[in-house]
Amino acid sequence: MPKFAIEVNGLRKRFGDQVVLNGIDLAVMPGTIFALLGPNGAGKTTLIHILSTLINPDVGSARVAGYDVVRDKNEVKKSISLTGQFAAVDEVLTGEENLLMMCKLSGLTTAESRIRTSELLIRFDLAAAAKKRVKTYSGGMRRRLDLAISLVVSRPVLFLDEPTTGLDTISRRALWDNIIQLKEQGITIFLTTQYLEEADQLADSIAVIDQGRVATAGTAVQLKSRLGGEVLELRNGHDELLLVVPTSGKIQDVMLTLNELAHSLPPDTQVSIRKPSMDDVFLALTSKEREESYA
Ligand SMILES: Nc1ncnc2c1ncn2[C@@H]1O[C@H](COP(=O)(O)OP(=O)(O)OP(=O)(O)O)[C@@H](O)[C@H]1O
Repeated sequence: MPKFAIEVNGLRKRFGDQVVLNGIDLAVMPGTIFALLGPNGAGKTTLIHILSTLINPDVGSARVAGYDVVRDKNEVKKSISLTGQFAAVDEVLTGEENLLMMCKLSGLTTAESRIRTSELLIRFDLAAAAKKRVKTYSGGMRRRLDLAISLVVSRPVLFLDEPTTGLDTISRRALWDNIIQLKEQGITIFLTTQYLEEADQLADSIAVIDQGRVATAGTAVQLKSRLGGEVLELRNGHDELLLVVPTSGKIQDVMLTLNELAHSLPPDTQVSIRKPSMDDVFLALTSKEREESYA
């Protein structure tokens, strides 16, 4: 594996006159989990499609497992697994039949296919449901089957486009455990997510994209610390959030901020001070950029 499992330089993509990616630079270390965050329509799926060779960029370059996504498409395809927002499983077949079919399509013999299928059913906690048709599966079971199918052949880089969207907390955490196990085997995981907590809990590094550019990148701790050491959270008498303001937490700064705000806020405003969350990072970055672009 080269120095970076994924490397993106100056990537641009437009659809008609809509610029979706406007100069993206990223680097993902091998054997790590990377999370791409961004508001709806920010271009996350477009970037995954370029990195998995489904579409070409207009400008810039990207390498996956050391291979160029335009010049070395076949090598890239042999190095990656991809699961999408919409599971590509056959609803009429059972979970076991889906896996067996995918094993055979991937060139495994019947004996190898049986072994691999039963390994994956156990690993993704689907053994009890193996002989049930997929149309009877819950959302969490479908996602686990989708992930199992994408791992029929072990590849060094795995792309997960919103792997836990729509799942309840328990199913989401079960899938996080599966994803962490894959990382422990040395697989590099590139995921997009709408859930900031998911990036916070899972990812070794995070990038937030907005308006076609990387708004910030780093570890969750780095991203939060860039907001300042603390945030002031202001809520009205009905416990509704009014404002979150970054602060150093030092008494002088807190007093200055509160003095500036006091005249514009209701007298029953409650103030608390806490560490920044990923939600604060996301909101601070993406809403600021949007305000600037509308100005
Ligand atoms: N093939 C296409 N033709 C035209 N426009 C497209 C095409 N694919 C994506 N777009 C547009 O590009 C923009 C970015 O879409 P994309 O799906 O990459 O965003 P996203 O960040 O994955 O969004 P979401 O979080 O909603 O899934 C959207 O405005 C979308 O309508």
